Amino acid sequence: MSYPTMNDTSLASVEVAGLSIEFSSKRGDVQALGEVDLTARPGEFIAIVGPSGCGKSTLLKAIAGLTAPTTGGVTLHGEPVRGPRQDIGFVFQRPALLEWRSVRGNILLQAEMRGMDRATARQRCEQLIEMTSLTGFENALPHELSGGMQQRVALCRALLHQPDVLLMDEPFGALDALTRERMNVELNRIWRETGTTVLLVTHSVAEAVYLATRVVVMSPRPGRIIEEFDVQLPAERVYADVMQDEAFIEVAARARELLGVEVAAD
Ligand SMILES: Nc1ncnc2c1ncn2[C@@H]1O[C@H](COP(=O)(O)OP(=O)(O)OP(=O)(O)O)[C@@H](O)[C@H]1O
Repeated sequence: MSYPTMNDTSLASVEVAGLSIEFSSKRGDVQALGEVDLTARPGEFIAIVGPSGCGKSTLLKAIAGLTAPTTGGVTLHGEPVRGPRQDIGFVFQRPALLEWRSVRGNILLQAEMRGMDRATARQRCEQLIEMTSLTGFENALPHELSGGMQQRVALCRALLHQPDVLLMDEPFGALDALTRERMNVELNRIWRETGTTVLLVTHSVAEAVYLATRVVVMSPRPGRIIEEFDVQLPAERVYADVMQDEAFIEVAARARELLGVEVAAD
């Protein structure tokens, strides 16, 4: 897979320019995000790592139009973000499924909220169920699924409308280590199959480097980007092989060094 050059911002899926965010509350003002500039080109997979509370979630929310900038702004495909964007996909740490709805029903919720054509939505839903290995569980209720399966349902729901941009906020943080590795492998395949631009926030350096084409490291709050690393690995990544690859080891070591003790060992 090849990517357009860094300078070619006309092709950017996401462009964050001079973005800073300050929250005001009764307890005072909090500068959550320093000044951030970040460009995601179409089809890129960007992983964002940084100390707890440095503003990673705030950055994703600003890209989604859920949090307003204090300075600077965000453009999606060259269009300024001025409010909640319906054309992106968002996966949160918790799958947030409706307990009384089946797997299929939870995925199709996205279609109902958007008024998507029913036949198209159903066809896409079946494709995603197959892609995420949920076949056979279409009619299961959330409590009948494992944590990893629930998060796959949330991923299907986020991808139903075929967003060009998928934002993921620590989506596998609540899963056990083995399930998390499996989800990483699946996400690598889904990213390759869909061509979606992904921005993933994670506390795991290994997850970041395994999945991303570029790893962005942030400073403590107010978060700024202190370093960006291109990950020189092919798009298709075999987990065990990647863990031994020089390119992986080098970027992971540099990222961990920058983060010091702030990131839990993984
Ligand atoms: N709506 C809000 N009102 C006031 N302060 C907020 C709000 N949202 C976030 N903050 C503060 O902004 C800072 C950044 O929060 P944010 O959740 O973006 O960090 P994070 O890097 O995602 O953290 P973590 O890695 O622990 O999830 C924190 O100090 C947080 O308390």
